[in-house]
Amino acid sequence: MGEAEKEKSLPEKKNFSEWYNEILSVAEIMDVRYPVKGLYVWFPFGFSIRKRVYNIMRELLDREHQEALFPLLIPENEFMKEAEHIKGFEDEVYWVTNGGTSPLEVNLALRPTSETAIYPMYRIWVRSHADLPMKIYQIVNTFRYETKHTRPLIRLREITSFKEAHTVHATWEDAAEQTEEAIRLYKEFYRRLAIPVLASRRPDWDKFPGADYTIAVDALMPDGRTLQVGTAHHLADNFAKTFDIKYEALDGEQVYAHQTCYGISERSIAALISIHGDDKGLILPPEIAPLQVIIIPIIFKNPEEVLQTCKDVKSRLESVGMRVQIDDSDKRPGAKYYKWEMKGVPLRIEIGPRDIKQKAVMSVRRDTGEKKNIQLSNLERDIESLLREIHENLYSTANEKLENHIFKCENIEDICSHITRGIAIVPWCGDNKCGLELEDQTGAGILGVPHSPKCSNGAKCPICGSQTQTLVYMSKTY
Ligand SMILES: Nc1ncnc2c1ncn2[C@@H]1O[C@H](COS(=O)(=O)NC(=O)[C@@H](N)CS)[C@@H](O)[C@H]1O
Ligand SMILES: [Zn+2]
Repeated sequence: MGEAEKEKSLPEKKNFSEWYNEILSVAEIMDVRYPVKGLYVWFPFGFSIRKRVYNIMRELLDREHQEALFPLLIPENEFMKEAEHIKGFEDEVYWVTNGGTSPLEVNLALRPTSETAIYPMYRIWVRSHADLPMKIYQIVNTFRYETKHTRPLIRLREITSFKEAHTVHATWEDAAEQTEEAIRLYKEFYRRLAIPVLASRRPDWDKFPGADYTIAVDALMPDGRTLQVGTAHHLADNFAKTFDIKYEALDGEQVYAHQTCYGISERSIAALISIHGDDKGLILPPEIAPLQVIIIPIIFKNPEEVLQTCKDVKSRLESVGMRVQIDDSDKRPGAKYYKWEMKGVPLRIEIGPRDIKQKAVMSVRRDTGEKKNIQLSNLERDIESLLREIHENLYSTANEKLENHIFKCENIEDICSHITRGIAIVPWCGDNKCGLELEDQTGAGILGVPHSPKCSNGAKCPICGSQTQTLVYMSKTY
C-alpha cells in the first residue's frame, strides 16, 4: 500500500450507506462532528459545490421570480393560525421562548418553512389583480425537529439550503399552471445536475399540510430507495382564507387569492453525490465542479519545460472560463490521481516530456477512465467537448439505471420481490384504504400517479381486485 492508499480508504459504493457517510468527510463535503444532532458543517469544498448548484437554481428562478428574504422567527399567533398547516408542523417546530434572561411576551417559532412568516406580509402586499401573479422565493435555513433518523444532506434538523418559492395568483387555474411550471423548472434544474427524476402526484395522505395537492420529484438512490428531491404544492385559497390575502378583481369584488409553494433543499446535493459517485469517490458534473481540470506534471529530466507547458495549458483553459489547477506538489503521480479522483474532478490532464515532443497532452476522463491524446493546437475546443461529453454520459448512465429499475408489478409478492431494488409501477383503484393497505403489505410508500400518467389497459387493484386504469409508482423511500 503506497503513501496514497494510507489515506482513509472509501468503502465500495455497493455498501452505499457506509460509502455515503465516508465520502462526505473524505471528499470534504460536510463535517458531521458538530455537537448538535441533525446540524452539520459545510467544508469549503462542499460549500463551493453548493454555491454552484444554487447558482443554477437562481438562474432558472430569476427568469420569472424575484428573490427576497423574510425573518427566521415567526410569532406564535401567526404560526398557530393555520390549523391544517400547523397540524403538519406542530411536532417539528422549534420555539424561542426567552430573550436573554427574560421570557418573551410572545413565543417565536424557528421557521420549519415560511408560509406563516410570508403570508401575513402578502396580506399587506397584495391589493389588486394588477399585483398578480406574484412570484417570490428565498434561499434560507429552516428548522425541523425531525424525529426520524437524521442524515447529512438528506434529513437535517437545520435545513441549511432550503429554497422556497411562494406564488400568488388570481385563480385556481393560474395556480395550477404555476404548479406545472414548478415541476418543469425542477426537471430542468436536475437535468443540469445530470440527475433524472420521476414526477408523481402524491397520494392525499402524503400531501403538504394545507395543500389541495402535491406533486413531488423523486430520484433513485444507489440502494434502490427513492429520495424526494423537490415538491410543488397547489395551496388553492386555503392559506389566503387563513391569512386574509385578497385582491380587488376587475369588477371591484374582493377575491381570495390562490397560491402555490415549491421547495428544494440540500437533498439535491445528496442525490448528485450518490448517483454519480463510484468506488474511487465523487464524480462531479463539470458545470458544478469546483475544479474542472487538474493538470499533473509528469517530471523526469527537464522540470522547467514541463512546468512551463503546464502553466501555458492552464492559462489557455482559464481564458475560456474553465476552473483549472496544476498539482505540482511533491506527491507521487499515483497519490495525486487518487486525491483528485476522490474529489470528483471531471478531467485530468497529464503532461510529460513525451507529450511535449508530440505537442500534445494526455487527457483522462473521471467518468469512464478513458485516455485521449489532445493536440495542443485543438486544446480549448477538445477539452470543452470532453467536458460536455462527460455531462451527457453522467446523465444517460443515470437515466438508463433509473429506467432499468422501474418494475411493472401486478400483485403484492411481485412488489415485495422488486421493491428492494428500485421502483414498482402498480395498478391502484385510487381508494385511500387500498392505498394504505398496499403500503402496509409491502413496506413501501406510494410515490403517486406519474405526472405524465401511464395508463394500464385495465389492470386489477392488488388489494380489492377492482378494474382500474390508474398506475402508481411505489418505492422504499428515505
Ligand atoms: N429534514 C429535511 N432535510 C432535508 N431536506 C428536507 C427535509 N424536509 C424536507 N426536505 C426537502 O424540502 C422539500 C420541501 O419541503 S416540503 O415540506 O415538502 N415543502 C415545503 O416546505 C413547502 N413550503 C414548499 S417550500 C422536500 O421536498 C424535501 O426535498
Ligand atoms: Zn382497491
